[in-house]
Amino acid sequence: MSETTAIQVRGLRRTYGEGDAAFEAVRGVDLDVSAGTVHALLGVNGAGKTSTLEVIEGLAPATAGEVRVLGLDPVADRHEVRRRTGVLLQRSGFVADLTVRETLQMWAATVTDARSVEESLVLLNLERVAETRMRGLSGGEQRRVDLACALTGRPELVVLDEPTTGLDPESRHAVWELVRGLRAQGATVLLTTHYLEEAEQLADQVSIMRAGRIVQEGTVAEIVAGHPAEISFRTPARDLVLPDAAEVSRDGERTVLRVADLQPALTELLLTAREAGVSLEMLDARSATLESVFLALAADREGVPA
Ligand SMILES: Nc1ncnc2c1ncn2[C@@H]1O[C@H](COP(=O)(O)OP(=O)(O)OP(=O)(O)O)[C@@H](O)[C@H]1O
Repeated sequence: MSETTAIQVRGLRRTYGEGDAAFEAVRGVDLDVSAGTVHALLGVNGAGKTSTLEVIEGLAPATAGEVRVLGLDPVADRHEVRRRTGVLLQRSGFVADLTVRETLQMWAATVTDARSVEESLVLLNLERVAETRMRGLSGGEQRRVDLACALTGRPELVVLDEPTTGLDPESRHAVWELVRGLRAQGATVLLTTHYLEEAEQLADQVSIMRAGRIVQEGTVAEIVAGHPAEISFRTPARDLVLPDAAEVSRDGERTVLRVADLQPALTELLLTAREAGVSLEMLDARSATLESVFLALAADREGVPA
């Protein structure tokens, strides 16, 4: 494991239950998260993201495979890993009667070199609700307290399971800034999200999981580059000659072309249409996006190994 690798996972498997009831949620995952980067783990519900994170966090043992976190074993070296890692679980439990300030104080008492409560309140924009009891907070405010707790120990590695679920757009953007700030300070962040825009905004590297396996990974640009762009339009002309390279389909009145290389295909289409005097109504041309790739993978249309 290189010094610049914060998390290394090899052949990870995780099975729930035994015998006939056994279910393998993680089916041979390899993952490398470089130190100082933001890495997003994406996948539909049930893909196995949380099951993978729980092993990385040392909260569950692997059924098979190897996991190193900051060069350590997350179970055997749990104490050391926990000291250096901040974890945000998908669901957390708070004492409903404690105020936000008391909750942060209690948490700070459990870590070394803790941020002051004031610093945490400012970091997560929680000053206004500092004296409010946890049970009185909105879902988004509770999530921000969760995050404040995860960051209390100034961790060098932060593992965030759906950090912005339930947050309004303004709070979500604030969390994005926070994650960028963590990276700027040299921290490593591994996060899951269902917001593809969040991955596009934040992630240096993306891994997409499906049915317990990683089926695609790279930078957003790399992931998107291997997938077809789409051109669509409506035209009354039935005999328009379409670019050779295009895979053609129909969506109601619209003709839809899927092409590997958008610019030459679009140029050819526009020239042909002009020469034929044909109008292309509601013309739309777009490169693949992380969302279109994700949906294609989720629907098992492409890129999924047998
Ligand atoms: N304790 C458990 N016992 C049995 N099956 C489980 C258990 N926990 C999770 N699973 C199953 O394992 C699969 C993977 O779940 P996991 O929570 O890892 O997915 P996920 O990708 O994090 O999903 P989500 O996006 O919904 O959080 C799911 O089919 C889930 O039902």
